[in-house]
Amino acid sequence: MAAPSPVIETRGLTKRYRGGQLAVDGLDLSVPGGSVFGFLGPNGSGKTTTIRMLMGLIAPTSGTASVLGRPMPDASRTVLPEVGALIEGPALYGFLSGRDNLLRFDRADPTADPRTRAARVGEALDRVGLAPAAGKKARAYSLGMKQRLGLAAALLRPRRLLVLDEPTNGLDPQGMREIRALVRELAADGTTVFLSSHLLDEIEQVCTHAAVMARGRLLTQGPVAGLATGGRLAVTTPDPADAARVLKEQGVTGITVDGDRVRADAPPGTVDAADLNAALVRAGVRVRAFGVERASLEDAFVALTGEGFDVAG
Ligand SMILES: Nc1ncnc2c1ncn2[C@@H]1O[C@H](COP(=O)(O)OP(=O)(O)OP(=O)(O)O)[C@@H](O)[C@H]1O
Repeated sequence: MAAPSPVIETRGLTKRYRGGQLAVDGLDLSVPGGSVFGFLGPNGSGKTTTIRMLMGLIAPTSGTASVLGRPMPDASRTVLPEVGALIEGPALYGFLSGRDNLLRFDRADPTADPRTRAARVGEALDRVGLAPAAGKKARAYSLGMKQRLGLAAALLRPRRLLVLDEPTNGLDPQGMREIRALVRELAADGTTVFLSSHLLDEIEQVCTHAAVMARGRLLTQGPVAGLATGGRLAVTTPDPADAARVLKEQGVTGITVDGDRVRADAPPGTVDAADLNAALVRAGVRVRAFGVERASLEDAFVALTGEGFDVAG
């Protein structure tokens, strides 16, 4: 079977703002269907500009973008109804309750059946856990509740794709957890989720795939597990010299010994770490602990950009 076509695909997508600022530079992005795709980069790296082009809100200077297999911005009218978007905070009326805000959004959709409106709004409120607070005025909502209400608005109709620009920005840890849990649930139902973030741990926690941006350029993209390859092999043993010799014989590189700890480069994917452990034991090395510590996405990012990263936000 042919691989399903990507849900989002860009070719050479470029945006130069009128002032001359090159915000996005030759972006080739490919977002697989069913993924939770993290669009990662520090502030100012071009994430919002890319999202605005994907949603047909601004025109690219050059290059192309397709969403759900159709060209943007030309196909905006057919594509956007299938896309739920939360960009730069939802536009809410503070003097209306959460429920009334959703009723208003639903009424603005000409394809929404008025007879099922109340049920639809009720389901969306349930979905994001806001049913108990549905009667409260939106201005009394916490930031996290406002974000969830925005998500509820995006979920009033079935969507194939959700695009969320920094959905946890400004939230406290509890609010962040709630949004992340919701994203996981939505993805479990088969919705592709594309979310931007400047938080590495967020991408590691919720995303299956990621792209890393810096200064308008794409540094890398792919499955999150693959982006964070590398790492270290660590063996704890009362026989460190023997362990180092055996590992060397097995072709392991970067070996260092410190007391009872032998560390080395993690074996390449073709070598099973269990075989290394078995070789140590066969050679009579007494192994107290054996493990491969995978590098984090943070290590990968630092290696790619040569820059540190604001991990905690
Ligand atoms: N309307 C605009 N006119 C001119 N320059 C802009 C405009 N919008 C953004 N920029 C510039 O383009 C670059 C990329 O900005 P963008 O907002 O896309 O980045 P970002 O990764 O989304 O960052 P943030 O998370 O801070 O929004 C920045 O240097 C920014 O100053």
